[in-house]
Amino acid sequence: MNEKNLSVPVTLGEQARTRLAGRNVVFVGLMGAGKSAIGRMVAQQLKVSFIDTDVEIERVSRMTIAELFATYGEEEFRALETRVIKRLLRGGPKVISTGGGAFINDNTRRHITRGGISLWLKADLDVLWERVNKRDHRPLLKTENPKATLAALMEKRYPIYAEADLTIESRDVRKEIIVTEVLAAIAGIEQKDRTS
Ligand SMILES: Nc1ncnc2c1ncn2[C@@H]1O[C@H](COP(=O)(O)OP(=O)(O)O)[C@@H](O)[C@H]1O
Ligand SMILES: O=C(O)C1=C[C@@H](OP(=O)(O)O)[C@@H](O)[C@H](O)C1
Ligand SMILES: [Mg+2]
Repeated sequence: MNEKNLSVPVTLGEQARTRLAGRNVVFVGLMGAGKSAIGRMVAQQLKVSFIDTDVEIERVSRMTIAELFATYGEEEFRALETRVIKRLLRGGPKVISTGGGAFINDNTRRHITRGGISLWLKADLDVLWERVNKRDHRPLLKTENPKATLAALMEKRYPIYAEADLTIESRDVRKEIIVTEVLAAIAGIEQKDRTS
């Protein structure tokens, strides 16, 4: 057999992992976009560890996110979030799913920009609302009209999320489809850099 014709099939996950070259992938976007769910699945495909910053914050503080907001307020929560994310970004590659406000904070965003590839999961209001209204653990949505609150957050935050390195539309399709699109976007990173 001619050895030159031997080719080993490489999965999309393996291609993406190679392209990452040790960098972290950091999911950003609004509540309900799927950062936690899709991030975990992407990490499995990349065969790297996964961490959700809200879970890590709850672990180190031994309080829930809702308790932290109620006890110390949003400003203190953001300061803790910055510290936790700064620490998690050290060493890679890993997949880090942030809470929706993390990338909006200037300090945290600077750390993320330096410490990994940021990926915005972008979704429209109805998709987000459909997902978040099933649970009530998000303190920022405990308002009289949570859908209007979500719409106001979209208005304010979307121009900032748009600074992320990659954007994937999170929509009403199977999670596996979004995961495949994320992996394909990561696998294409270097070509994109070369042509831009
Ligand atoms: N593509 C999808 N299709 C259906 N449900 C999804 C999809 N992506 C996320 N979800 C669900 O939406 C909810 C919110 O997702 P989550 O990952 O917690 O969002 P985030 O961390 O961005 O707030 C979860 O129940 C999750 O399983
Ligand atoms: O958008 C925000 O400011 C927040 C989003 C939440 O995370 P998810 O985006 O994972 O829901 C959580 O960090 C906290 O409730 C604040
Ligand atoms: Mg989450």
